[in-house]
Amino acid sequence: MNTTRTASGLPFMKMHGLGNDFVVIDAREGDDPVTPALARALGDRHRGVGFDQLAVIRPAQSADFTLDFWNSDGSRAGACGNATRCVSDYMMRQLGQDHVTLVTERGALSALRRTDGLVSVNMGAPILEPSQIPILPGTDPQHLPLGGDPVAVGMGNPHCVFFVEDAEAVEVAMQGPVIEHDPLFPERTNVEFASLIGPDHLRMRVWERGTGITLACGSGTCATAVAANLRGLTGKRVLVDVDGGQLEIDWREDGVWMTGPTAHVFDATLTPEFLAAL
Ligand SMILES: N[C@H](CCC[C@H](N)C(=O)O)C(=O)O
Repeated sequence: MNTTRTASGLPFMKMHGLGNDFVVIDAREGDDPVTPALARALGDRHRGVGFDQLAVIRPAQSADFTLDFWNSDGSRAGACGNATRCVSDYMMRQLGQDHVTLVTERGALSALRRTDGLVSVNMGAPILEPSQIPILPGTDPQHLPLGGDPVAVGMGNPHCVFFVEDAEAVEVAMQGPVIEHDPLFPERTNVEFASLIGPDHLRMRVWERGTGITLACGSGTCATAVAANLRGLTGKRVLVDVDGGQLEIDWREDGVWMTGPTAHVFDATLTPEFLAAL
């Protein structure tokens, strides 16, 4: 379903990975129709469609496609692991391939379908250089809640990972927005609360920048796995339990691979009336 805005409306797809849900617009033919106002209106779960992220497929010069991400507050995101897996699955089916290459704001990525049907994406190397992580240099996180000892990891978007005794006990809706908007993070941040529940097995709850609590955050699980390894809690291959299910993370030489299920739920069209009201 190649979609462009026409007099009869704007076609879109609804997808999710572990309940992290997406509206996907295939804009490979035609202009990119998305503006911050459209993202906010579409993201309204009462008056629009509702999504955690909006993903826009565009053409690419040296890859199968380009993928852009928007949050439901109308802000852009440099990475979205679960939307990358969902859209890669759609593109693999459409192109009759078992792997695809794509370009995101962070650079070139690749994805493949495993023989068990799950979709893996290589999210690239984590950004660990303090100078390259969007944290104000020279600042001290001691004022942050939960002991002030998080790990900052960039996955093309910013993540701040807190290891706690019991992730279930954290008041994510209270702590998340305070940390997201802390002046330490000039670009705001996604916030993860994680605890070790077994050897190489983590539980993670997330507050996403620009969206809020979601059932899963792919880049957040990658950041959490990297942080857990750096803290000496786990090896480089871990299972991460999120509210919506489980993701496999494997931090390899060539990047952080994330694997899990994808779902394409329905295709529909935004009406001209909806678009005219923006
Ligand atoms: N759900 C996404 C992450 C969205 C990140 C976004 N909230 C940001 O502003 O960086 C994922 O699967 O990786």
